[in-house]
Amino acid sequence: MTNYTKLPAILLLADGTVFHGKAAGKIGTTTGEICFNTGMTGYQEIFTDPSYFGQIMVTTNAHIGNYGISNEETESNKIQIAGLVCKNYNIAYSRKQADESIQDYFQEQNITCISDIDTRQLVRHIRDKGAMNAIISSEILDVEELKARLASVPSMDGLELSSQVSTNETYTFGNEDATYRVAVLDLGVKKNILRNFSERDVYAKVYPAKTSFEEMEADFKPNGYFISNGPGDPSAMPYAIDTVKDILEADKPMFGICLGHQLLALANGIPTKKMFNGHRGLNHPVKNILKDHCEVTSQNHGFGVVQDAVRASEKVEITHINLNDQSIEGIRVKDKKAFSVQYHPESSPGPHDSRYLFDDFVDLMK
Ligand SMILES: NC(=O)CC[C@H](N)C(=O)O
Repeated sequence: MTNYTKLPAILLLADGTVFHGKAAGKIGTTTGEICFNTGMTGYQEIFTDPSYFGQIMVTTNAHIGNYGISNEETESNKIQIAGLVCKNYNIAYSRKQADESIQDYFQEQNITCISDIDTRQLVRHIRDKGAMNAIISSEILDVEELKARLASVPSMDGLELSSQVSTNETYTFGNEDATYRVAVLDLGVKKNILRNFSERDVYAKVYPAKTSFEEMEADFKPNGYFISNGPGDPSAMPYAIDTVKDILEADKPMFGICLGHQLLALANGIPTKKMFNGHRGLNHPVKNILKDHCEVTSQNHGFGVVQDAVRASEKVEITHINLNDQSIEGIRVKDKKAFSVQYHPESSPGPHDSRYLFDDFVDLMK
């Protein structure tokens, strides 16, 4: 196990607030939008979720790294967060199945982190002030210099990031002889979505973010289309909005998760907006208004669909509502085979209450 230095490090927020902590991961400097996740477990799935690309993650659970890193528990092939802010950064781990320590993992992948931060205080601050950019450094300890660097970091509002995390080449997932074929538009797809498909007799082919509907249709003749989760601002992705419009036009079965949900709304003329604070955690109650039941859901989003526009829309109907803030969590397009949810039914990590949505998608393809 690598030596853990406990050198000083600084976290500076865009509003000028400074937190002092200890260096973790690679010695260096990193920037991004700061966000927090309230999950009590599943840190590695969070680190590797491509939807977090470009974001600095604050974990509210007091212990991170305590069960180590396992090569099996990833949602993509690398760490996607821009940096980690945590309280106790445990390089000693207690799990037989773990492959390495959190420190080795972050160091190997050159990700700069900061530990020994009072994350309760930090999260209360972000909760009151809203999402903002931040910088972590364990090499520059001069706050004025950090402020100057932070000033040049772009705002998440208006940022297109999916093309940076999407696959460059197509690939397939699952059994070639499966009953159903799904074309996956990879805007930052999580592996557990593909696993959920293959468990349901679906053979998936994953396409780069900018692939058109015509190309996917000609290449794979799929029974349905999946629009994935992913990072960045959905309104900055006209290419994907056009693809979704074409799929709708052809009236193919379509399922969208998170970013895919926002794009389905945009394709129906419903705008999205940046949230004051995103939803990120594993215990968000959502009401399925078609079935009149509540699901406990896994969430990770910083943008949302504009509620009034959804309610006023003649094209879509609301299927799911967030019980914490009444925001729209699911829609379906009237007279089409297309639906989407803002939360994460593949729940990795998270409760499995919403896995039925994958079954619903398969039913649409029958
Ligand atoms: N998990 C996701 O797909 C996130 C979607 C979008 N980037 C957001 O932050 O709202």
